[in-house]
Amino acid sequence: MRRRLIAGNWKMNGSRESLAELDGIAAAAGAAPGVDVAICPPFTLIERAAARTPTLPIGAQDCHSAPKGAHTGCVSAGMLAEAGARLVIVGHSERRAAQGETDAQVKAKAEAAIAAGLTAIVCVGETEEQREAGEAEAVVSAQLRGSVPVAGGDVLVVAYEPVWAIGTGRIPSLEDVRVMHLEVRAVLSDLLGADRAEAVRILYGGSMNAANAADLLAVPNVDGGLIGGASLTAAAFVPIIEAAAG
Ligand SMILES: O=C[C@H](O)COP(=O)(O)O
Repeated sequence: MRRRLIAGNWKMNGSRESLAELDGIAAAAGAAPGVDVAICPPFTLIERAAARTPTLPIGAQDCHSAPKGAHTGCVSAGMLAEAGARLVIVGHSERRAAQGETDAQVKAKAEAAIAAGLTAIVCVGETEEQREAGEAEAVVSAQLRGSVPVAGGDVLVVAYEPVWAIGTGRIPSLEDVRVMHLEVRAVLSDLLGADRAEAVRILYGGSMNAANAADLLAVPNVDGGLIGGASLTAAAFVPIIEAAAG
């Protein structure tokens, strides 16, 4: 039985002052013992966040694939772990688009994260043009085959995030979510074997909020959410945790 995971991605938002939001989020997480909850703030806030709310897992939004070296501006998975991070998002569509990250790079980052003892959240998702062309499942399948490390199981999480649903207030139909998550599970089974694939949480991401969370989380193979805008405040995020707790 997979535990639901509700993970917040603050993206390039937040300040030291914002960490006060973690108090309410941690309290809600404590009241929902059947649900895993995490927040991924910017690098600069990880150590303070982890110290402020020790019971709330803190994650990062990227890591380098190398353990150390001449990579100006980058941060390794081991450095994140030392700062108190317990998970890391890799291959978010915003990085794939703006930083040109390839599937192979995303896979290497996920491998580095797992090797450093972190849970890796590997993101995949199609653009609106790809969905309209009927290519959504093929695109996501190819991303998974290129991005998912063979070391999988419960240290691996996949986030399906249709690019066109991120920050737009639009979500796919629940039937489209069902079909895609089933496809993701099937590809994972092919890559990892059925038993290990069954342990992988598949999150939905893209405009998840208090109003639609219960419906999305009721879809088979939706094991949680990766939430951007609605994770920035306890007021917006706590109802999603409560929806996951049922
Ligand atoms: O990582 C989170 C996703 O990009 C979703 O962002 P959003 O909830 O603001 O649409």
